[in-house]
Amino acid sequence: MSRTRIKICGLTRAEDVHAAVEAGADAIGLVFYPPSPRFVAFERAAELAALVPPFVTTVGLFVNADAAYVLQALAQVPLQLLQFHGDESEAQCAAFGRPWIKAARVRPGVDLVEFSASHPSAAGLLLDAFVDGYGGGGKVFDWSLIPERLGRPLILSGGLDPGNVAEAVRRIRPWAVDVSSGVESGKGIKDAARIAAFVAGVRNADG
Ligand SMILES: O=C(O)c1ccccc1NCC(=O)[C@H](O)[C@H](O)COP(=O)(O)O
Repeated sequence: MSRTRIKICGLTRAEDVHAAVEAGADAIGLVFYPPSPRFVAFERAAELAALVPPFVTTVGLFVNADAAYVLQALAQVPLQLLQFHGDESEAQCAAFGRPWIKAARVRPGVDLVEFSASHPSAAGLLLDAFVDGYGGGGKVFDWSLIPERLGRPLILSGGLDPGNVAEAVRRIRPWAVDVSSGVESGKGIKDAARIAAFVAGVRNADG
């Protein structure tokens, strides 16, 4: 069994990038969605991305952004992966010639098999809880809604934290887990001890 990859999302400060990297995160997420308390402007994002060492992936998160805005981010920030967290179509996500993942906002009644089929070139599907404001809501969804087979890497998110991530990994065996508010001490302010505890929880479940 391969080890579960870990993404820490919504970083806004240099010390939080260092904490995520030192704890062993595989990816960090930068939020390019202005209404979010975790939003980072391109200049700040470029400063944070410059702190990320080789073999740790820098992910840019967008919500229903104009193509011009995404292109501007790509021109100014070294992003290796795009995360589309809104209502973007396959064509909109695939327009940039970069690897991308698509977030599905899960609630009862959602057809995740159909959702997966409608985004065929996504590198992975990120399953998050349906919340007002699109994401980063710290809410766990009903994991029994996850189909047996989605046909592509599954990134589990939504309300994960150091206390529940081991159980999540044992039950779902996702390709990766993604966390934001569960490792924060305040909106957009990460807590190094919580990041380390989260990573330890994943590794504990990996066995
Ligand atoms: O972080 C935000 O504020 C945000 C805003 C709009 C869309 C997505 C957003 N964040 C997504 C994430 O940080 C994660 O991919 C995921 O939703 C997990 O969040 P959390 O439940 O807080 O761990």
